[in-house]
Amino acid sequence: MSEILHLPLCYLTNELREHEAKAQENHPSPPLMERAGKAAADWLLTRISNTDKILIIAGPGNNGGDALVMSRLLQLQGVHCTTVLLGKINKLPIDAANAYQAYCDAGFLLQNELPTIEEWTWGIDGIFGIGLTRHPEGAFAKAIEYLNQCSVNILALDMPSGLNADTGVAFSPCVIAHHTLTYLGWKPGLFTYDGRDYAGEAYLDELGVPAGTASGTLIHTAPVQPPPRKHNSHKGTYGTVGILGGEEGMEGAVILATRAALKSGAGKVIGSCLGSLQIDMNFPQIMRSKPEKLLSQPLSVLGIGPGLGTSAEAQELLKTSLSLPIPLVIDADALNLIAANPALKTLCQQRNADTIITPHPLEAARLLHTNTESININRIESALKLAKEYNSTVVLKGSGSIIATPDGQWFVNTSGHPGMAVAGMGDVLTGMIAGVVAQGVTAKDATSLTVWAHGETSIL
Ligand SMILES: NC(=O)C1=CN([C@@H]2O[C@H](COP(=O)(O)OP(=O)(O)OC[C@H]3O[C@@H](n4cnc5c(N)ncnc54)[C@H](O)[C@@H]3O)[C@@H](O)[C@H]2O)[C@@H](O)CC1
Ligand SMILES: [K+]
Repeated sequence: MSEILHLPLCYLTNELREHEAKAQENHPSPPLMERAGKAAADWLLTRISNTDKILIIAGPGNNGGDALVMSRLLQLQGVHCTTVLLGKINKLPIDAANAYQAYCDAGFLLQNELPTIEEWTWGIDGIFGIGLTRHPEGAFAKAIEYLNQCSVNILALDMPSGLNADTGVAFSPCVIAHHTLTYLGWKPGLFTYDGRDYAGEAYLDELGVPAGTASGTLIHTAPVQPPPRKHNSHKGTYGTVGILGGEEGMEGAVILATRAALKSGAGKVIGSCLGSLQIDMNFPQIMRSKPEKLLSQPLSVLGIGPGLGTSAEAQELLKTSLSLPIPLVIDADALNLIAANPALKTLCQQRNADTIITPHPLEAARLLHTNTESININRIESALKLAKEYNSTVVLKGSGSIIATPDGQWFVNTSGHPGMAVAGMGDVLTGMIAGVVAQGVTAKDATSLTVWAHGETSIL
């Protein structure tokens, strides 16, 4: 399987600031703000007709400057625009002040209050971009609420105002955009946590600037190809997956995981339950085994945790599993057991073979001995911390799953949909990852490919 090569970078705000500063220096003309406003005007011009009326709201910073450039260029094309500037003119940053001057020089009108008559077909949000630092209040909050209650298409420039570009946490209020045209590089906040609910469809315009340096990667397509298969191969070529879990009443979790492992291309799959596992008549090729026997077999990878429970027996089996020199995919109750038992945590930290952990935010909170909220307010940081602390490749589940590796890389997944918020989805993911790892794929490649494919297909 090839390395992850062709995915776009994902920038944190401080990385974007550096990227922007270098771009201003190395590619000064035309100014970036002029390009940003033009990109937005061009974007809109392909989507409107001459009967459309556009409301443009510009804020107190450079995001507002983008909006002023956009408005000027649209009006020069004869588009009907009403433009509101919320910031104080004498406090505009230099680039936005230049945009303001160019707007006035072109002879167009500006308003400093929201209009009372609503006659828009599009609303443009240029209130705040990546410079948002706190809850929008006063006139800014009113403008955001105004845009949200207009039943028209909303285009946000760079970020929906009120959405944190790094974390995807939405302040209240926050613009609910139908579209977001983001500049220079992707921001994780557009895709993770609240991001997708507020950004709508996201588009990138790099403003003609070559890629800079970013710590993250955006998964928006299959990041790697599935392993190629030779005609001259057999089931032994594609590895053996063991899945261990399913206490009494939870055996279905193992059924889901084993099916997913099989469908992901593993050569052989063996399911094992603490409860009683019946033959899966839909997939009778899935084998069954008693837990102790499973752990003494030559497995390529073990998925442990789906429906496992937290009994003493489960704990013993997990202890044995953590000592196996094979890749492990650890989910659900197996994570809860590790979180509650320092000796198991130490075993996990000391492993030499790949370990992949797939917590949802509550499981992540238990593993880091904190609460769910502190996980959610910074999902990237939480995933990186887990990866380091547990010497594992991490999939932090939830909207915009974050993958983090022990060496500090992080990825944001963009596939998936709200229909996936249903019991059993995590079991399927565990099985899929195990199925791909069984074929010899590294933990990083297997998780990024599988998390993306899981969201894209939602199999079973
Ligand atoms: N400087 C440049 O050359 C470029 C900047 N660009 C645009 O500039 C944006 C970043 O500009 P800025 O750093 O000026 O940031 P913003 O325009 O996002 O806003 C920052 C301003 O709003 C204030 N502010 C933040 N949160 C507030 C709140 N809740 N209530 C009231 N005021 C608040 C800040 O004190 C600051 O004055 C990007 O998102 C992008 O849209 C683009 O034009 C690309 C080029
Ligand atoms: K904005």
